[in-house]
Amino acid sequence: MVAPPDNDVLWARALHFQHHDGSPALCGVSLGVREGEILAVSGPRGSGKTALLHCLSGLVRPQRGEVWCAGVPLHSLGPLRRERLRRRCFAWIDPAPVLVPELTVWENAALPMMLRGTPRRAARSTALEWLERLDVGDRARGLPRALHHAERQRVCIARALAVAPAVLFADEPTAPLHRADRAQVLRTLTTAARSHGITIVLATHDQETAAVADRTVPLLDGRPVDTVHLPPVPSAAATEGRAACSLSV
Ligand SMILES: Nc1ncnc2c1ncn2[C@@H]1O[C@H](COP(=O)(O)OP(=O)(O)OP(=O)(O)O)[C@@H](O)[C@H]1O
Repeated sequence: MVAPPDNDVLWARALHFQHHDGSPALCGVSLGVREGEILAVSGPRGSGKTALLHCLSGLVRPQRGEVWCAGVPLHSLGPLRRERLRRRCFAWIDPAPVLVPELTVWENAALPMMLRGTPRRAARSTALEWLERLDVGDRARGLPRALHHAERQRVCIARALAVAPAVLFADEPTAPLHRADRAQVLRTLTTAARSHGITIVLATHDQETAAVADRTVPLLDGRPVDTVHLPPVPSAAATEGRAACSLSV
């Protein structure tokens, strides 16, 4: 077993994954993600973006291949250790907002911090800061059911950023937002990532969303089809801290 390069926070080699019913989702994907990088995984519906994020984040185990996170072989950890690592290092944003309906908005945003051992008062204060940044601070005391769908998604994004994860997996994070809101939310997400050194792996089928990334890995039928170096984006937030990244099949 060859260890991954030191400066890749995530590194995967020859990932093969198929669903329980035998549908192939990934066919030999290898990639490396540098610390602090924003990497977009793009491709049409069914190309394997979600499956790749699930494998990279340890949510599922690939049938073949390796996934390393900061030098730890995720693919060979047992479920308990994998879960601990996921909780300690990762955060996740789904394409649709998932919140605990019985908890208030701020409690939802603070929950992952409290699960990591942050005292309630400190977690509350951090959650409120992030809810403000995502423009839902005034909804903090209410229950999720009082919020619009798009506001709930903003809460999910605040919750993911609040733990300052090493890696944030974002699967179509702006899907529930109106076009006008998308750019602003993406800017908040990327600015926060740049300033806090958070690595982002972003699945999207939308070119405008992929344009905020340092690099894009386009997938088709579970295989990377090429490496796209996006043209420079003329905003400081989008260009700061670009990092190189490797990809091979
Ligand atoms: N639970 C499942 N059981 C069986 N096949 C599945 C399942 N989920 C996805 N697939 C199939 O696996 C392949 C990869 O799907 P995946 O969801 O990873 O792609 P995607 O690029 O994220 O697509 P989308 O944008 O629609 O989410 C597709 O052929 C899809 O139909």
